[in-house]
Amino acid sequence: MLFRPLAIPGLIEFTCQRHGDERGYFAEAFRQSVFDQAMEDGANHRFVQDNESFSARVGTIRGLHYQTAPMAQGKLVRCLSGAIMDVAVDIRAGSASYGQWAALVLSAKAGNQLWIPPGFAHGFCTLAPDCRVSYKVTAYYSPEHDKGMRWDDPAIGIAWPAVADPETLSAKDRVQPLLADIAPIFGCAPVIALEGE
Ligand SMILES: Cc1cn([C@H]2C[C@H](O)[C@@H](COP(=O)(O)OP(=O)(O)O[C@H]3O[C@@H](C)C(=O)[C@@H](O)[C@H]3O)O2)c(=O)[nH]c1=O
Repeated sequence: MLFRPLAIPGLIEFTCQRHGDERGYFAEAFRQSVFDQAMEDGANHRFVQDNESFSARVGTIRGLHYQTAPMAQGKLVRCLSGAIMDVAVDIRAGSASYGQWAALVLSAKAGNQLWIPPGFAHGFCTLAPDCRVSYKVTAYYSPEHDKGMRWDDPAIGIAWPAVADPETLSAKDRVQPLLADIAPIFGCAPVIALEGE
């Protein structure tokens, strides 16, 4: 498992090393020790639930979703069939990148994964038919802590792919609030310059 931090601190791409032979390949899809090593803040995340979703149509949009404390979730997302544009929006109050988004194409072919820590909203758009998306999460699903925000909030300005089809949104995601209408929910340790630095 190799890892690469993205531009927004906290987001990390993981890629499995595939051992190919005449049968196909073998890969370690998750290894706790490598995952821990990749956490720059030394956080000790543990996964408690594995999720899977299937979306038949190209351009299906899910999100943007997050859970509030004490049920905030970190998510390790990967695409088992097809390909998605996976998106994370920083909603950590006090973060230098608050309101900014980052995206990564995750595909079954590449076998890459995106780590999204607690404090981000998450969503994706499918780029192929019959996409199966799997993700590990660090807190159990809790309907009363399950929240969302608008996928197309102009203040965030996510550059969704041309295939993104709002007709595919769930009833819940059609009426999500704007980021500006959400009270700050996640804290972020302020960056304090030490004397002499
Ligand atoms: C997320 C979730 C949903 N459900 C149920 C609730 C509902 O009846 C049904 C479908 O739920 P949703 O419409 O919220 O599914 P979906 O829109 O796919 O929600 C997911 O979207 C992506 C972007 C995420 O980041 C996930 O964390 C999750 O929020 O599944 C669970 O039982 N457990 C869960 O962990």
